[in-house]
Amino acid sequence: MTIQPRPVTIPSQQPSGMPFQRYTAFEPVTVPDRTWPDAKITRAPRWLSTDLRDGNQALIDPMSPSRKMTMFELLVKMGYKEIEVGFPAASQTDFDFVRQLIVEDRIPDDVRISVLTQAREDLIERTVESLAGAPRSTVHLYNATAPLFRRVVFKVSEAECIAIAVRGTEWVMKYAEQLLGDADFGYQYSPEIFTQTPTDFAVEVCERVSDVWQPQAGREIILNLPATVEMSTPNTYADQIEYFSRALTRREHSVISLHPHNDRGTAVAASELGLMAGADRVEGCLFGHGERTGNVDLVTLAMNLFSQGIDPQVNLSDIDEVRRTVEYCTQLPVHPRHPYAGDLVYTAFSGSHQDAIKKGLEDLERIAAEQGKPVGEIPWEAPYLPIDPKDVGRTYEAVIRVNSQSGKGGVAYVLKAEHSLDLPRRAQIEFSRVIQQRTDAEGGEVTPDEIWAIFRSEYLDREEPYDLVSFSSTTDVDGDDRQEVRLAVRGEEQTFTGMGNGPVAAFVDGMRQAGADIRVLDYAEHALSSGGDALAAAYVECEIEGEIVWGIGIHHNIVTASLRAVVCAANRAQAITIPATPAPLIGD
Ligand SMILES: CC(=O)SCCNC(=O)CCNC(=O)[C@H](O)C(C)(C)COP(=O)(O)OP(=O)(O)OC[C@H]1O[C@@H](n2cnc3c(N)ncnc32)[C@H](O)[C@@H]1OP(=O)(O)O
Ligand SMILES: CC(C)C(=O)C(=O)O
Repeated sequence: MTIQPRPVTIPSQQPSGMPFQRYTAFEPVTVPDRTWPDAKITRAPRWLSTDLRDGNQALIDPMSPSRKMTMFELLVKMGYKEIEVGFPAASQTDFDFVRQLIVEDRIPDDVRISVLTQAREDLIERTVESLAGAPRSTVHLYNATAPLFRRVVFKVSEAECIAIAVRGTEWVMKYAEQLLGDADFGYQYSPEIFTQTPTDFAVEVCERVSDVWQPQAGREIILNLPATVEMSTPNTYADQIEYFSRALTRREHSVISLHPHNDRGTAVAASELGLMAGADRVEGCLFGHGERTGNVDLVTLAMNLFSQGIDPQVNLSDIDEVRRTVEYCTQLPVHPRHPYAGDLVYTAFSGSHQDAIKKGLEDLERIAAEQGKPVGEIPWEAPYLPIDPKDVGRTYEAVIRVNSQSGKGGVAYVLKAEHSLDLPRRAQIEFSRVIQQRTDAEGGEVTPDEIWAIFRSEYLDREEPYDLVSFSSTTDVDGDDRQEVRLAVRGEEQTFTGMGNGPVAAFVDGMRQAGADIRVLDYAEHALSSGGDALAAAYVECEIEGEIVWGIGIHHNIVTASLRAVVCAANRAQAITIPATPAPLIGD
């Protein structure tokens, strides 16, 4: 047969009518011999959490002292070693929190706190004052270097802008000398809106700041290069970082730090490319809190490393506890689809995803069993699941959830995961149609409890018209079975006898002699649990009055389970086709 090609109409796009002409494309930096595209990230960078500063300053309701302490303790517990704890000159609350950390000796020996200040003498003095007695601390000074800010906010030339940074650094050193004595004291400088500052000028300002601080062995300077507002594609940020890193003198004593924001939604990518371009350190917030669309998300960055086989150097093995604590501190919810941490990110509703995940998990179990190891100790590879949810403290329970988009694999997965029932493929198809009727009729999700209730009423709880009361079987020397069965038919007990080459065949024979025409097409059984009182499940596929129906029985005794399965099939067929008056049985 030849199929004639048919024309395809391609929809034409319409002008949006939006005033896009008001905006100017960003100027890419030219680094023709850039090396970062070939670089690989092979280890975690130094992290700084700015949840208590950039994250806090952007909250509708900034954290109370007790919420701040909860956040600080979480960050310490997770393993962050550099924590920006506030802007002490902003308010008495910020100042007092820094004092509380120091006075109450809350800062572990391997943790360094840092605080932010503008380049204004009074603010610097107050900022340094807050650090008195701190075992290890860093002052972080910033001033805006971007042309727009120089023109509109500060009204300064390039030289005056450099002078603000230089003077600010000198004040920091002066007050540190006066107020902090011999304490371990570090310095960080940020040319604000680095990404909108001509890179040569950013290098120039940082060089002049370094001239004052004099970085050398054992006396690093942190040069933090913020994408204060993210305005370009991540490759442009990477070019700027590589350019800066190559142009900087005293590079070996300078820590190049990234501080990306997420205005274009690409802060994670920008950080990763920035690291490839040579940066040593990343500043961000858990779950991407922070100004406007947020700072770069430290959780996603860490988990991206983890999923590539790199130790992230922070512990997210109970990601839900981290999420709950951050939600409590910030009073903002984490989105259900947030990478790695959202409620729904390890859940599949759609049939083909569920089918692939179910097969993938079964394959992992098979490989683990072959190697004699638990699944948690073998390399992870599963369709649609980039990491093992158990590695972040989730279970497999929510991996598959059922709604109108789900297929047999999902329903079968729930029955197996929750009740150890391993339905034969065609029984899966039949039962998923039953579930589909429910989702088509009522919409929404069908929870595992509802699935189990529907399964019970469809297969296990049917006692009409037939209910198995008791049976006894004998096997003759030829191996033939004889079944004496007591059956309630619409509440009235009857007895019949059947013969066959096994208990099921003998039972079916009895029913056939009585006029119930049952043909067994397929049979499967398995144990549900191990031990003395183990349960077994039996599945029979029957043809009854022209209908194909499955029956399922569960019992401690596998023969009882099998006969229950046949009775179940007969009851289900009755419900579908067999008239209200049952055929007479032997014993009637
Ligand atoms: C990108 C960032 O996230 S940077 C950090 C931003 N965080 C914060 O601002 C939170 C904490 N800040 C505050 O609470 C207040 O701004 C304070 C207490 C520090 C200062 O308050 P105020 O003295 O009232 O000043 P205000 O907030 O209006 O600051 C603007 C003034 O500071 C100047 N300024 C702003 N940044 C800087 C800087 N980095 N260095 C020097 N001066 C600066 C401005 O040019 C402006 O000066 P002008 O009044 O002479 O025009
Ligand atoms: C102070 C700087 C680092 C900052 O927060 C920003 O530019 O976003």
